[in-house]
Amino acid sequence: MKYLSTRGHAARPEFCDILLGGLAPDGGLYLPETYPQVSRAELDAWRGLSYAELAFAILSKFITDIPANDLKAICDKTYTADVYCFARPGDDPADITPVHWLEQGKFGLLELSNGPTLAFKDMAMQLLGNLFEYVLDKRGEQINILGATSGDTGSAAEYAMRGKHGVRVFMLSPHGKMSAFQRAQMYSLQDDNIYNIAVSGMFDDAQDIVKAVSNDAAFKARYKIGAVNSINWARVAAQIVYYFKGYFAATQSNDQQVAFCVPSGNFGNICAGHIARQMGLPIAKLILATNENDVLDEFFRTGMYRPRKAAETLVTSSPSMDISKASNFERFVFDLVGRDPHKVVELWKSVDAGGPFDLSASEGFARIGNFGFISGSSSHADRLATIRQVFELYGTMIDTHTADGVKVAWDCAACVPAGVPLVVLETALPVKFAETIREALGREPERPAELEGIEQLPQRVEVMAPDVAAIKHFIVERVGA
Ligand SMILES: Cc1ncc(COP(=O)(O)O)c(C=O)c1O
Ligand SMILES: N[C@@H](CCOP(=O)(O)O)C(=O)O
Repeated sequence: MKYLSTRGHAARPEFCDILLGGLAPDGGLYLPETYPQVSRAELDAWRGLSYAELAFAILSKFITDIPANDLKAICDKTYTADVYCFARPGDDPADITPVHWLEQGKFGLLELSNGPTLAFKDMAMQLLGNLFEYVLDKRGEQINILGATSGDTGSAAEYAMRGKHGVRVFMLSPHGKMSAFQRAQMYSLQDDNIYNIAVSGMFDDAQDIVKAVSNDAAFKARYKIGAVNSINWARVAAQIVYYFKGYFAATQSNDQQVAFCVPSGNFGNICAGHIARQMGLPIAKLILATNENDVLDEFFRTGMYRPRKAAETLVTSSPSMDISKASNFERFVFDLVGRDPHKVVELWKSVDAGGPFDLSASEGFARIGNFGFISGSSSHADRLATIRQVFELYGTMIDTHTADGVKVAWDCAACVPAGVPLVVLETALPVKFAETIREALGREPERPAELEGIEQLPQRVEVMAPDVAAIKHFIVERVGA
C-alpha cells in the first residue's frame, strides 16, 4: 500500500516511513492512494473475530511493509483484556470495545475508554507504542516524538511510550486548561524519556508549534522528530478498527446499517469513521458532535470553515474538544474536493494565514450528503442536563465529551433511518472530569483503584511561552544530553 500527501508531494511512501515521518514534507497529511474495499464475504468472515484478529485483518490492508506474522503478533500483544481492563460492570472486557446498551439494540455507547488512561486515545496509541518499538528496533533508529494535547492524547502517548527503547516524548499541553486528573496523569510521570511542556495558550497554539517544527525539514531530520497526534496516519488507521467492531456488536447481520455519533475536536476520530464508511462498512450516518467550539458543526451546516483564533476559543467543561483548527479535517476535505491536492493547497493557504474558506457553493459540498455526515453542538448546560438525564434514565454515568455526543445524538435521532441502531462513541470515562460530574450529579465518579490519589503525586512540568524557537532549544538540550 502506497500513501499520498493531501498537498500533492510526489513521493509515495509506504506505512513504516509515514509512521516515523508524521506530516508529509509539503505540510500535507498522508492518506492511502485508494481506500481498500471490504467485500461482503470479508464482512461475513470478520463478524465473529476477536478485536485483535479484526485489527490484524483491517490493518493488513493498510500495512503491507511489515511481515504478516509480525503484524499479527503486534496486534495480539496490543489488544488484550489486561490492557483494556476498565469495562463497565456487566460488559465483557474480552470484547475490548463492548457496546453498552442504554436501550437494547437501539441506543448505546461504544466503550472506547477502557485502556490505561481512560480515553479513546488508548485504542490507537497502545498500538503505536508497539509499532514504533518494532520499526525502530528493526532499523536501529531512535525517534523524538513532539506532540500536542488538549488533555487525552498526551497521557495516552506517554503511557504507551514510557520505557520504550529508542523513543522520547516531548508533549505540549495548554497551561491551566485541562482537568486536574488529566494534568496529574501526565505531569506525575517521572520517566526519563517523558518531557511535559505546558505552553501558555490553547491546544491550537501547541498544535501550530508541532506543525512548525515538523515543517522545518532540516531540524526534523537532524533530531528525528516524529508525531503521535492524529496527523500521523497510523493513529487514524488504528481507529478504523473499532468502527467495524462497533458495527458487528450493534447488528445481527451485515444487511443492517448503524449510525455513529462522534464527539469531535481535531476530526481524527470521525475521520476514521469516514474511512471505514468509504471502505464499505454499512454506516447510515456519521453524526459529528462539538462543544461550544463549534467550527466543525458550522462547516457541516453551511459549507463555511472558519477556524478561530486562540483568543476566541472557549475553555469549556469538555476541554479535550476545545479546538478551533481541526488539523485532520484536511483529510476529509481532500476527499470532498475530489482528491485534488491543488484545491487543498489553495484552501489551506487561507487557513494557515488565519483565514476561513467557503465551500458552500462548491460541487463537493453539494454532494456532502453522500458522505453521510450530519452535525450538532452542545453547551455546558446541555452537558449537565445530559449527564443527569442519562444517569437518571439508565443508571449510567458518562463523561462530559460523551455527553456532548449523547446530546447531539438525541437532537439528530430523527435523521437516522428507522430501525438503525444509534451508537455514541464513549471517548473518556467520567473520573477524568470529576469537577463537572460533581456539578451535574452531586457525587463523585467511580475511580479505578490504581488511579486513587493520582492528583496528590509530585508533578514534573516545564511552563513555556508558545515559542517555536524556545521549544526547539528545549528539545536540542534534552536530545543532546
Ligand atoms: C475525550 C475526547 N473526546 C473527544 C475528542 C475529539 O476527538 P478528535 O480530536 O479525534 O475529533 C477528544 C480529543 O480530541 C477527546 O480527548
Ligand atoms: N483531544 C486531543 C487533541 C489532540 O488530538 P489528536 O487526536 O490529533 O491527537 C487530546 O486530548 O489531546
